[in-house]
Amino acid sequence: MLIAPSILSADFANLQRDLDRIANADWAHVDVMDYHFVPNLTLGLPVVESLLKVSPIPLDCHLMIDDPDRWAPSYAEAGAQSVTFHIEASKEPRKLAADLRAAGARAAMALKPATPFAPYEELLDSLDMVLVMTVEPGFGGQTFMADQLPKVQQVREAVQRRGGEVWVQVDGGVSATTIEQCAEAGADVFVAGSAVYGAEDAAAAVDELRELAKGCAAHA
Ligand SMILES: O=C(CO)[C@@H](O)[C@H](O)COP(=O)(O)O
Ligand SMILES: [Co+2]
Repeated sequence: MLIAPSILSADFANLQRDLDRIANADWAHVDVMDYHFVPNLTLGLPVVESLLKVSPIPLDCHLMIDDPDRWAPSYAEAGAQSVTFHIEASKEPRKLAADLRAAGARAAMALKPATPFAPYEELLDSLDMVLVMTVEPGFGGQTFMADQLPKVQQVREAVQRRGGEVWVQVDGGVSATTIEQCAEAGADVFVAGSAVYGAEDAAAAVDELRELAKGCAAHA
């Protein structure tokens, strides 16, 4: 079970300091947005390369970009521990996942809220993680979409049926009030931006989220 604070809610003028504030987390979640796939622009490969040099914990890069087939492998080559591409933007997801693994990263596929999982279930054997978005991608601080929980459950059931080692990640509106529902539905990797960086003590918020998720039957 992993807690991955999103640095989208950090202070972009103090990213190293804000990574150090969450050194007790498992991964730092880095939201890469290109103003095309989503209506927001954040940071790209040069910044990720710099963050990799100073981060106390591994980076989990969530790429909300067009043409991930072309651009995503560079994030794996740079040293990101996990690289997530959106299935809506990939033309050759199986090849892309293989490229990410070959470059040494865990390969993950993300699904927007309107994107069903069933058509992509057959990709599970190429993947290390499936990200179920629980908000529309593009911005932090949005309201959690509980209607995505059946999809989380569906992915978890498919993973169990197939007997693979695929992690199920949730991202968007995850907080102390919503994380237990996610864990009960079968998620085991939790991204939280505003709930961590909006707290006075970010490290304490990470610990609280971890305890809440661990307390759920699915992880007991
Ligand atoms: O990918 C995204 C948004 O597109 C997320 O990673 C957000 O950054 C999560 O922020 P909160 O909803 O937890 O504030
Ligand atoms: Co994200």
